[in-house]
Amino acid sequence: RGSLVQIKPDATDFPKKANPMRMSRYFLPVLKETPREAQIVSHRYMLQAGMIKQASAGIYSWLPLGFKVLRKIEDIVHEEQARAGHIAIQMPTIQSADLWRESGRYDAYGDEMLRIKDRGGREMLFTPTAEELVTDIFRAHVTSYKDLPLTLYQIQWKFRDEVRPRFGVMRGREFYMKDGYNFDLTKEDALHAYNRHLVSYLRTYERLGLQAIPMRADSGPIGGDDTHEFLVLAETGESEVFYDSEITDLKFGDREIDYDDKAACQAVLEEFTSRYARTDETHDEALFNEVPETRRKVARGIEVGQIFYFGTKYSDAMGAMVDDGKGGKVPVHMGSHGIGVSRLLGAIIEASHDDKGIIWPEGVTPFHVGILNMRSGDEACDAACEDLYAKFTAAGLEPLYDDRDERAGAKFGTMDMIGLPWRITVGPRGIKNGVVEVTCRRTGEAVEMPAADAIAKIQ
Ligand SMILES: Nc1ncnc2c1ncn2[C@@H]1O[C@H](COS(=O)(=O)NC(=O)[C@@H](N)CS)[C@@H](O)[C@H]1O
Repeated sequence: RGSLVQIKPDATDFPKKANPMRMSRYFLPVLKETPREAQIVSHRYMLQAGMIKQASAGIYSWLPLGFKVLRKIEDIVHEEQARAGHIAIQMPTIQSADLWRESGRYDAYGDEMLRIKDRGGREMLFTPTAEELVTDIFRAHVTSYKDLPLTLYQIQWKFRDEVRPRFGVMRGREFYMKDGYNFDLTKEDALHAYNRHLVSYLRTYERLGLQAIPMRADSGPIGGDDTHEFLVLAETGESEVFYDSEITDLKFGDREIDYDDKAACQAVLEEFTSRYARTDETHDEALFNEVPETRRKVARGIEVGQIFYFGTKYSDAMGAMVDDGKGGKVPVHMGSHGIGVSRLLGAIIEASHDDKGIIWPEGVTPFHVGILNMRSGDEACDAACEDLYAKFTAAGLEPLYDDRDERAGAKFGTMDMIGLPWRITVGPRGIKNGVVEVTCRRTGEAVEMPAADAIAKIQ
């Protein structure tokens, strides 16, 4: 049995998906009217942009445009976990109650757990999280300290029977989560894994166009006493937060870091968590008052991730031991680390929209550019659009070409609602003058230029 070599892929090997689309062939059920049931903008826009459709309370079907963004977010999460040296697995959504009995969480977990009986009357459940299952995998195969450190993670659907699902995918009952689990020989090693996750989360959220602030939080049903939540500031956020405004100046950026370097990762933890930043669960008024008045902020935030260190809570309960190389056997130190992948679509829209619709950051936009034909059927316009479509596709970008025989107003409204970063408008007058109009969704700035320049500008 060779030791589990921890492969750290430098270049991530996830294929870049590039699939262009014609609106006439797509399935994009944009809503004309504002859905009444939506209370917050992200829920409203996800319905109006034809991204999701509610199947039942807190449970959604992901329609093509929403599913495309979900997969882009998933790809980024995979890339940053691979960069941190964490290894992807996929565990089942349906679990046996037996493992949860071993850890003592089966009864403790409460009504949020969806409990199921199979045809043999066996007690099963739809996974709300997977500490027990992953610890069972570990204990079956890893018995030596030589195989540590090891972090396994998955991106998998979860079910929590929330008493009040609301705000669309923000608080669903079935939701998509990246959940990672580290196994280490000592507490010190496990706290390094904690810091590795913090670094990978800072990078991930910035790539999604978000500033997610790590805040001390409460561990709840997962357990342990070291935990930070990552919160995106938003008035519609469910968490009340208290923080030192200096923390919003921090940015991880594209600095290099060696994920195996304990001191470097510890330094990032200190840099990003030394200032006061807490959720209402851990807020300490006295401590907060030590922050200069002008920097004391109270706001609301959306929790988009959480990292935990909980020591030997599960390894003790489930006998996940390794030989320590000194003749003894010790329970491994663990932690678990979650990112709310489906919740992130809502968080990104809350952070990036206007009164006309969504404004996607470049890193997650479903398509890079919308091509809008003002007069489908006009030979010159059609030819110009087809040429743009082919050239963007050849360049590895993903155009969405609105080739429908629809009035221009409806086309503009749809493009603004679905929020692609760029729009190219092709009309008979412009073509006669040898130009197309390039509009930036975020700024509204519109410039006329030859098609060739438009391609160069957007690449
Ligand atoms: N009902 C929900 N709807 C959408 N996202 C959710 C929901 N509940 C939790 N999440 C997301 O999932 C993330 C991780 O969930 S958690 O409970 O904090 N952590 C865990 O479950 C740990 N097992 C991490 S592996 C949260 O930070 C949040 O972003």
